[in-house]
Amino acid sequence: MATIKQALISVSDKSGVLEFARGLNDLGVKILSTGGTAKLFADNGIPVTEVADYTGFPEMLDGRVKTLQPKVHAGILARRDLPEHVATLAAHNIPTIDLVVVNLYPFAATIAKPDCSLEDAVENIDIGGPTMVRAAAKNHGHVAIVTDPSDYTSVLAEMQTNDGAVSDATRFDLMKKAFSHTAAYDSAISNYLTTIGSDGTKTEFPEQINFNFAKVQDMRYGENPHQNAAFYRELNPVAGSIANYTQVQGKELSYNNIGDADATWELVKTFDQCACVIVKHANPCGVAIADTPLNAYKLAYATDTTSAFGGIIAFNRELDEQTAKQITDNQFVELIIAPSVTDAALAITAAKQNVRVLIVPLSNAHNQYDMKRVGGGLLVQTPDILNVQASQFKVVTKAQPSAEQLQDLLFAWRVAKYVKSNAIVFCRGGQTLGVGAGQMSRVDSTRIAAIKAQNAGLSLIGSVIASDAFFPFRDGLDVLAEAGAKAVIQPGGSMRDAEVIAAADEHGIAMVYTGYRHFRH
Ligand SMILES: NC(=O)c1ncn([C@@H]2O[C@H](COP(=O)(O)O)[C@@H](O)[C@H]2O)c1NC=O
Repeated sequence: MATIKQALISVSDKSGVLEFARGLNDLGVKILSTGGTAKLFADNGIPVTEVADYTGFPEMLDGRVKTLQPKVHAGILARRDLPEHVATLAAHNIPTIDLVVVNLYPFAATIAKPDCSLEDAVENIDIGGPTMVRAAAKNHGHVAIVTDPSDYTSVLAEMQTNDGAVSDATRFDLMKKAFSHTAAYDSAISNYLTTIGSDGTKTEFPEQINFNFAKVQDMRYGENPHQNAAFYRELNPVAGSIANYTQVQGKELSYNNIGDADATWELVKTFDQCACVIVKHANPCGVAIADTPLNAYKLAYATDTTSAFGGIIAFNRELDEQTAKQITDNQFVELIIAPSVTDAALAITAAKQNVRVLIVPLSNAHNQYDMKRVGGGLLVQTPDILNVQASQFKVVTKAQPSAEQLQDLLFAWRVAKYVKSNAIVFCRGGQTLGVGAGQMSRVDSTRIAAIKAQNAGLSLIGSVIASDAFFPFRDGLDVLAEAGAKAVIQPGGSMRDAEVIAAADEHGIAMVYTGYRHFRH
């Protein structure tokens, strides 16, 4: 590509643009700019021509028309390899514009303000900017388009070592980024405007929902080896989400690793106390809270030593050397996640090449939507962020739960929310004892949870139990009573609640209702 002779710079986010413009000027590039950007350059001694002077038309209509001029767009869009295009420019005395630097009115930031009016939002829909971005991107064979301030340094460096030119490969990459930028911008506009009815009322879910995710990596395969897969991340992933991971050790993450890591992380981060969660196939197979990560791990592991093999383990505290050693001596582990990892712990895990270690910053923020793909459609809901407090519990039995049982019921309830339905979780002393997950019948789930505790050599005598939804019949109560549970937490609301309460009273069990269920499919 030829040396860049003229650039048009028109940016709302002005970070880094002075240094970039200074560098361009040093390379002999003529700079055209819109009002605010031109003023910034002039105030800082960078030679600049205002677009209004260049076109002979003033910026008008409150900035709605600034760069929307043939002299600008012909200069961007003309193909330099077509003699007719070159002749047309010459006939109209239009110089080429070889570099376009644009970022758009801050629409997303504007609508994020709680008091944003429709008028404010509409005024922050950029028209001239995307038009230039798309024109320059279309003509990427001849024009470089820069939409991201983080690209200024590399583009300038390339020009400095390349006779003031930007390579074909870089222009191609910049073009893809530019079209993605305008696509995300238009998505935000469409998402916002389609939540507003013609009478001004707002709906929670837009009439058309547009998502923009950027590829993080291709994967070796998907859920199964015959499926191809890739991992995508939101353009601005919410704080505390698994997508913010930094991998500090181990081989490439797999599709199932990321899915299971999400399930593990979403549960462990809900605890205030030091916690450890072990997940296998998207279900927790061991969860515990304790004074240290080491003790939490030992308790969580003890729940189901068989299923923990090849599992994902997460902590909401720093991973220390002792804990790392205990895990790697003890079991085969696919992945360990923690908000931070000591160097000594990393040295331990490094000895096991296959162990992946991720650091994810903790935060209680949550996704705006939960989604599930179905054939030809998408189910969208708000995430299940409800955390029922003990003060909301309603005791429905003659027996009252003790203070200790209440603590365990809260713990069990929290875990059950992250177990696939029908979920049954036996707990005691901040440790899961048996988990029944993903069964089609609640009584079978209860039986399985009890069998698992028995297999692990964990007594259920005096345990508590959580059920993610109501017991439809008394059979589940009979099974858990026989296993030794002394307190139950469940939403209540069955047609046969009276029968279930009577069963609990018969067995001398305390039962609390939360009033909310936590199906997870
Ligand atoms: N109307 C136009 O012709 C037009 N041309 C460029 N802009 C935008 O104006 C902004 C820069 O304005 P200023 O240089 O005045 O701060 C950029 O975000 C750019 O995308 C325009 N504004 C909105 O459409």
